[in-house]
Amino acid sequence: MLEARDLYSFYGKSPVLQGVNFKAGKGELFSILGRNGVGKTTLLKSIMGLTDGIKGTLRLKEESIGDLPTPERARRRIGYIPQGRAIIPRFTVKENILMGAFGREDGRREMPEGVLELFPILKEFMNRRGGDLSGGQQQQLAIARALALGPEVLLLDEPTEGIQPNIVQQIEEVIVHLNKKMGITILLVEQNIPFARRVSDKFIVLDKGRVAVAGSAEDLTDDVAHEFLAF
Ligand SMILES: Nc1ncnc2c1ncn2[C@@H]1O[C@H](COP(=O)(O)OP(=O)(O)OP(=O)(O)O)[C@@H](O)[C@H]1O
Repeated sequence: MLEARDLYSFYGKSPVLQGVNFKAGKGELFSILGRNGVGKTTLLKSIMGLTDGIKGTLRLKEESIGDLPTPERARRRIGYIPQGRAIIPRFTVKENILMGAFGREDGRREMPEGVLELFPILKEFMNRRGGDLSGGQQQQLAIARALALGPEVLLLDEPTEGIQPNIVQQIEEVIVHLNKKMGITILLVEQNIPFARRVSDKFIVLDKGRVAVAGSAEDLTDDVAHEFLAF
């Protein structure tokens, strides 16, 4: 579905990713783990074409996407939920969600089907400003905005960061629903290792811009966590 081969990615001249390989299969939940600053966000940005440049191969459904401009990658139904969520504070909840639809290939600018059932709180707050929502509500809003694109693949950067523990569970349930019930392939950057263990099919651990460990959920042992993760 989505793969990288010998991927280098640059800010200016410095190669933050240095020969990364991975392959996330259709419908998989694929986690990208590692300590702060190892290149996890850079990997998601590279998939969207948001770093200064890449070398190597990036392919979506067997087609090379590494040279495509960012909007074209969105049209190919890759949804991106950045770290910090990037909600527009002065836009209403509804406007924030509809913004996601602007990347759609088919030109439909509608409230995505099923989203309001998934996030009843957003339905209630439809006309509030995005900036007035709590962190957990903003995370739900960011997911809803990405769903407006009708994504086949979702890139989620630390969705539980800075969110109250009781809301983390709701976010987890939504992510599992998107993956298992809606069949969306998910690439998840996460520092919460127990969470990553519960939801992932496969994972990679990055260390200094390279893949240090790769495997299935059962390979994400305590030893791996102690050696490479803040755990
Ligand atoms: N826009 C940028 N320009 C230059 N260097 C950057 C930029 N963004 C990130 N870096 C550097 O690239 C490296 C990887 O950063 P990145 O944000 O990808 O790491 P991360 O694993 O996602 O970390 P965190 O968990 O803290 O978000 C770091 O050394 C960082 O300082």
